[in-house]
Amino acid sequence: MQRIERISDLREAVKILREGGKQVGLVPTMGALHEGHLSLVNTAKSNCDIVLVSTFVNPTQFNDPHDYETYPRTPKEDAELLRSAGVDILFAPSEEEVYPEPDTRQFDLGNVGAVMEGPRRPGHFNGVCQIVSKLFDFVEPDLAFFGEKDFQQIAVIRRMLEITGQNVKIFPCPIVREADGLAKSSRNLLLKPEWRAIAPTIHKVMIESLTWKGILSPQATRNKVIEMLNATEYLRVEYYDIVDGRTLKSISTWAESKEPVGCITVYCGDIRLIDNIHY
Ligand SMILES: Nc1ncnc2c1ncn2[C@@H]1O[C@H](COP(=O)(O)OP(=O)(O)OP(=O)(O)O)[C@@H](O)[C@H]1O
Ligand SMILES: CC(C)(CO)[C@@H](O)C(=O)[O-]
Ligand code: BAL
Repeated sequence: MQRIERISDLREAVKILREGGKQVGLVPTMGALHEGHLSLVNTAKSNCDIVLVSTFVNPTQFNDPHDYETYPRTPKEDAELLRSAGVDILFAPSEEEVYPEPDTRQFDLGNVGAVMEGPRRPGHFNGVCQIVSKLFDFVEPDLAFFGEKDFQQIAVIRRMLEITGQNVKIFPCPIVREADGLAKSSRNLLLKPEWRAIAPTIHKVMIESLTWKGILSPQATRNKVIEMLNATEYLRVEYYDIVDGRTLKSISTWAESKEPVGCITVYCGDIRLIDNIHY
């Protein structure tokens, strides 16, 4: 595995590795790697000849400076993990390398950027589009792998590609969970033991809500999920929306969508966790 920090070195290394028409796969991450990331890497390895992973904690997507400062960083462990996973290139640039000058681009994301995480994390998805479009420009991957844990992010990146005209195939990967159902996340490392013990309730209640589909409307299902979770110590729901998986528009009847998805953000103690489920 090559560990690369400079964009020029990255372009050169990718050019050599892709010779002969090899398929290049990119897995963008912010490091602090866990099995969720590894499943993306393994899916990339099964579908591509060359696999690149980036581990850049992108400052422009953090609307909260405290969140940026406390975001877990484990560069040594990340490199070891990726090496043993058989990754070809680890791209770990500095902030100055990626943003030699401020990126002032504003992406017009429409509805997929205006709902759920959009208004709650102002500027977040614009920052995600800035970094992901840069990474696509540096690497020119054939495929890029994203986890469905960040369900809205996938719709945002698809919209970004319409705007930039970049030709990258997006490959969504299923959510990897802990044995108790909690979606794996780098931010789980920040949970105090008593919060961690309660956190699986989020997925448990969402799973239970699948059985209400025949009886309750999407709106009533949503309200009941929120009520049950808010009644649990340490949990406070920020939002729970049941939307169409492609448009991310809220649905009022189940028949309205072929792919209804419930997307949630919950504070567990003072850590903000996201999750989702397909109905
Ligand atoms: N549990 C998971 N299952 C599948 N994919 C995941 C999982 N966790 C993260 N990913 C995916 O890995 C990629 C990088 O995510 P990121 O580095 O932000 O990690 P994270 O664990 O989601 O961190 P956090 O949510 O705390 O920011 C994203 O595409 C994300 O959706
Ligand atoms: C896609 C991403 C790596 C961009 O910084 C980030 O938003 C993430 O980890 O999901
Ligand atoms: N996985 C999404 C990155 C973030 O929360 O900023």
